[in-house]
Amino acid sequence: KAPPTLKERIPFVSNTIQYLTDCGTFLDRVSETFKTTNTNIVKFYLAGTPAYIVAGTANVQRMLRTVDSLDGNFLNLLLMDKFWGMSHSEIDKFAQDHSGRGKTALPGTEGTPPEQRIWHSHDQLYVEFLSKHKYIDALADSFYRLFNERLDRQSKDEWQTVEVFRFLQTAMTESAIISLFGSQIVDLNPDIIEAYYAFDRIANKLAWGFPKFVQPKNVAARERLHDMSKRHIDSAWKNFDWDGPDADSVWEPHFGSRLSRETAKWFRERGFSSYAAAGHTLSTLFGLNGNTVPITTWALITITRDPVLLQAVREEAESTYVVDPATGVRRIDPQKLVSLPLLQSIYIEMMRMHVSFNITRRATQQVVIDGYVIPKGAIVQTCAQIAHFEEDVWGVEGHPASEFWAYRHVKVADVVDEKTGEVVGQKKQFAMKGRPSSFFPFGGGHVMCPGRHFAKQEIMLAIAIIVTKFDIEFVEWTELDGTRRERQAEDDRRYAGFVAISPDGDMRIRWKRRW
Ligand code: HEM
Repeated sequence: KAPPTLKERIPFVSNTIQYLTDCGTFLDRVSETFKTTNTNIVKFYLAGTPAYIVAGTANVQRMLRTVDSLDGNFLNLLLMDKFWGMSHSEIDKFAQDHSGRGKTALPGTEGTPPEQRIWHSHDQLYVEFLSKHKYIDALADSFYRLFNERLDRQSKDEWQTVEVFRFLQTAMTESAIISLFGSQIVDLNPDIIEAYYAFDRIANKLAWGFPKFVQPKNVAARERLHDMSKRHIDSAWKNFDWDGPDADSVWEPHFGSRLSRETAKWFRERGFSSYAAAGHTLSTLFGLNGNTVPITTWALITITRDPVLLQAVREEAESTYVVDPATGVRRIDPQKLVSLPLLQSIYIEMMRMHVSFNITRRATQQVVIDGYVIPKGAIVQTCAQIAHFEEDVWGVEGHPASEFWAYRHVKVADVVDEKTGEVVGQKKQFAMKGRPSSFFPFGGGHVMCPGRHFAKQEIMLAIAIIVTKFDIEFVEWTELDGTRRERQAEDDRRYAGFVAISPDGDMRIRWKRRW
């Protein structure tokens, strides 16, 4: 059987151009084709390569579980060239390793020597230093302290106006970068935030877009940030004492977190250049900020527009403050925070509605999905922007999937007395409305965002700190340059298909510190 094809005016050309330049509209057309053809698979050509977009729980599960014949490293290899700036021989070290990321080598590659299992050992950096409590807590602690410091510079006596997105782009980004990469990266590169956002705006085009020679300005934006990352790596290698007391510390100023330090070492020990290591930093900067800042912005915009919701979130967040017995200082308990029902529900809604990521695999052999044969070499994708809005998965009476609803993932449960078995009250609980196979802002299967645990803490901390620390009022909508506009902020669809979608405008608020 041949699946329905996505119509195009100029065969092999029009769909590719729209995918590369306006992925949001492209995905709307894919959704429409699913509806009109009553199928869950659509074929098109992406730069001459057959590509299939699949939807529906069963197809998504099949796609994510078919690890041996649908290769998830394909996107990373693309980014190594377009983002990391690695040489072909360096990329080959990854490309030649077909043994997979898991502990056990994939069937047929069992004899791969450990030192050539490059995907697996690279992945172990994340397993060890971005997933274990000790390191996530250290990152979250550092972010908490640095972000609070920046907010404490705001006035307690007078109302001040700020634009939400613009403010977070500085305060959150700087706090997250210092937490992961140390303070030296910012000291050495005072313009790094500005350089990062110049890159962030064009990253999508560089990854999927036209050849580098037709976008020299975009390449220059990448190189500027790459140079800054390289300056940082070189300086860290020169100044860090590997035999000193900080060798195993969770944070020090040169490399920053243990993840950053061990990653630099990993690259050097395997013979990669400092340029490649700097490219890896650049790519991680994108993972670190490209999603968390827009998602937090959307959350604050959404909460601020609704004073009743703002008050409910504030009360919930205030319940997580504890007094640190060691210092006597009042602070948020992050473990309490990440289990709050309303705030978690809002976090999930923001990720559901504003992350538009196309999970991408390449078929290394023929596979069958939904009864259709997908040939070797084809690209297979499934799209968060489609799955996250499926009405039968997410819709609730009065609250269609297309709309934000703060309480979509909250349920009210009975509180039962353990001794008597009697119902003694009710409490709110977080309960995800949809299934995991319909929700994949972090990617899926064996290729998933390794920063997801920290991301959740960072986003929820940033929201909770702001709503508890400030009285906030909406003033007006603005363009991104700060000029006034009538229209509220909407998704900037240039980011679609690749990452969390930034707002196309900003919200000016006035705020005053409450303490
Ligand atoms: C809302 C927040 C975030 C979202 C929605 C997000 C989403 C994603 C997605 C969709 C991928 C690609 C997965 C794939 O290839 O299929 C990814 C990869 C990655 N993310 Fe995140 N991310 C977030 C936050 C973070 C944070 C805070 C970090 C911190 C370091 C991070 C680090 C990374 C890295 C290093 C990769 C590449 C992993 C690899 O080598 O395969 N992300 N992220």
